[in-house]
Amino acid sequence: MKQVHVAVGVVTRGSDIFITRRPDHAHQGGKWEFPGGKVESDETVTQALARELAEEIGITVGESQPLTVIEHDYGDKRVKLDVHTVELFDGEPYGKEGQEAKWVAIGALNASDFPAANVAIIDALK
Ligand SMILES: Nc1nc2c([nH]c(=O)n2[C@H]2C[C@H](O)[C@@H](COP(=O)(O)OP(=O)(O)OP(=O)(O)O)O2)c(=O)[nH]1
Ligand SMILES: [Mg+2]
Repeated sequence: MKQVHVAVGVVTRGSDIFITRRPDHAHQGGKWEFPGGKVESDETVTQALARELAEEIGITVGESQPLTVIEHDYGDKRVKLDVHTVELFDGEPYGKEGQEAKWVAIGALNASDFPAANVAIIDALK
């Protein structure tokens, strides 16, 4: 099975992180996620991250730092999550695609609300 390369943004403000909920019909639907999406063939991860965060939560990324890379096999899909922390951005994030969205304290992140691959991301944040 082909691996899908995904740019994922951990958008932070102080000790809070901005998370969104995946649409019910999507892969891993109904779970909370860090906004992001597929890296297109003509893009770098940094470009994909900026594009996805503009599309999904309406912010302009200023700076991002690599946090971790996670490869995970869901059985129906293999993903490589290229996770970046975003501390500098313009605009106030919101669920631009109509998805549920909220700020949550890092300490209150609950891995069981997220897709299985996110356990390692949440561990890296705590
Ligand atoms: N964005 C995001 N994707 C995640 C996380 N954890 C996780 O396993 N994934 C998986 C779910 C999906 O299979 C894949 C991301 O694909 P996506 O559906 O966000 O891709 P996309 O935004 O380009 O959406 P689309 O064009 O396919 O509609 O990565 C996460 O925290 N954030
Ligand atoms: Mg997405």
